[in-house]
Amino acid sequence: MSKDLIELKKRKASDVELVEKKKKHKKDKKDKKEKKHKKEKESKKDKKEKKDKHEKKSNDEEATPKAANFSSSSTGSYSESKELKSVPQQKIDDFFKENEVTVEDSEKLDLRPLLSFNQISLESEIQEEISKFPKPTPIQAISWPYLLSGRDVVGVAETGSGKTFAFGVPAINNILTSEEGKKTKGVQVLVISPTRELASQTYDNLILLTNKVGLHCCCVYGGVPKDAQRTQLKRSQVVVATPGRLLDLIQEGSVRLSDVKYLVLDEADRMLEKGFEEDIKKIIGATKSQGRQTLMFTATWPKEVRELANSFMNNAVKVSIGNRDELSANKRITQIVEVIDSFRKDKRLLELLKKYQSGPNKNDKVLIFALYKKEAARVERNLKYNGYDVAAIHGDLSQQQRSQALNEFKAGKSNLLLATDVAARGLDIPNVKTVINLTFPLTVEDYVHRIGRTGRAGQTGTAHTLFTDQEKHLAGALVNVLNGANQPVPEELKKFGTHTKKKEHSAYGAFYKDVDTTKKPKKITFD
Ligand SMILES: Nc1ncnc2c1ncn2[C@@H]1O[C@H](COP(=O)(O)OP(=O)(O)OP(=O)(O)O)[C@@H](O)[C@H]1O
Repeated sequence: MSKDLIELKKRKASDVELVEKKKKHKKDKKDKKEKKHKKEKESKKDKKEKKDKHEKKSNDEEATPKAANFSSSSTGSYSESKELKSVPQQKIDDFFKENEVTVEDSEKLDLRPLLSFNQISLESEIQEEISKFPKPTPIQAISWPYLLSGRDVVGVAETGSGKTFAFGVPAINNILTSEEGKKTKGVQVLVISPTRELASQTYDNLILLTNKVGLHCCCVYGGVPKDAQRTQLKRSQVVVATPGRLLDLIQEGSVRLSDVKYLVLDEADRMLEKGFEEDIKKIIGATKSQGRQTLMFTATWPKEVRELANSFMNNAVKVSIGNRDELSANKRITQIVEVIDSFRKDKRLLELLKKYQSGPNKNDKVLIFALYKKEAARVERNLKYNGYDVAAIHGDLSQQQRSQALNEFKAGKSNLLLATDVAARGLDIPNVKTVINLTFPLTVEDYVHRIGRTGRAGQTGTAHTLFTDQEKHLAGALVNVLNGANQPVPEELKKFGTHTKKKEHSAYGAFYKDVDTTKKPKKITFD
């Protein structure tokens, strides 16, 4: 049989599987509905009796009926702890309100958020590692119970809010607590990242956990030799990868993903954009389609990627912190937008560097964003000519140069870094005080990610943006972001008009529909 024929058969089999799965889901739903109806009828009968009983309960006990609800429908090993059950409902309500938490779950499990680390029982080594922080961040607090229950999750929370451990902790804990996880030797957790630097950073976070529990984690990305990666892949249960290199290694047969049961798309909206979409489909196609938990985490979740995201997920819970349906920036970042003529930008940059790195702030870390690598190279030369010791990250540099520049900036050995959008997402660089957008990015989503390199983990920061009429089509969306974070909107920016150009998806153009994120896909085809 030819290779193509085998492939076709495989796809057909997977389609049939899906149809069967859908039928079963429908039937389960129907059964559930009937059961619910019957139950409601019965419960009406003794409602009064139950009501009397309920009224006798203490306040704290009243806070827990949802927990009982959960145990019956859980798919994972999670169950709410005594400590969590005893939290008064008022505290839970306050948490939801203060953090503007939204949970969209068609199964309505209503799992309680974890207000402290002692309200959850993780493997002791993991508990110990994570307890170096004072308490879970809101996205961790909300998403862990769902992830430990085996649910697919879309997690949307501001930049620098601890999303890496939000998906990382349950990933490792789930391997350790499942019988199958302990036995399986192959790759069980796969995290896909858009850039080499982010993949490497996520790996650095995950090995803190895997090292402690005897699991192996590796990181694969392009720009470096494959040999060491091939060897590492053979012994790893947890893999962090960029799509291009991973696909390469899949296609040459160096890695098998059929045991992956926890798949994370970090910076998920980026991963579903043109350029990555096809690779992502192929990678997901190489993982198991049944019993796989799929996660998408990001700070920005544009409507036009949601339907595609949904097609890879199974009845996902969407958890969001803050008003994430509207594109919004971290409110602890002071945003300054200056409308300027293009030809004045270079001079203005020198003035801004004097402003942000002078006197007591002389050693403050400043991150400058350019749009294209050629521009970055030119600006780098210009800054060096003016006496600045600037490091750079962009696509024209070798991986070794990129890594060195980033590591030195992270470690505080240099305090000025110039980057293209390769550094816009995910990078967790301590103490960046100011982000300067020398040239505005192609999308306002990228703007939110870029400025999110400051103001991380509860800190404050400043983003200073030079905006020219070449970007005027983005003015409306930028004004919305500024308004959403209570930042001043310069009059010159308003003059461009507040019309918001509908974002186009590379595949669906401007004709995408707003979608119900809980809706199941009609059909999945992997190319
Ligand atoms: N529970 C916690 N309490 C305090 N800090 C935390 C906690 N969990 C993680 N952090 C720290 O917060 C910082 C930001 O975390 P992380 O890089 O995961 O953010 P993120 O939400 O993924 O950001 P981005 O959207 O930019 O990718 C890291 O330095 C991380 O160590």
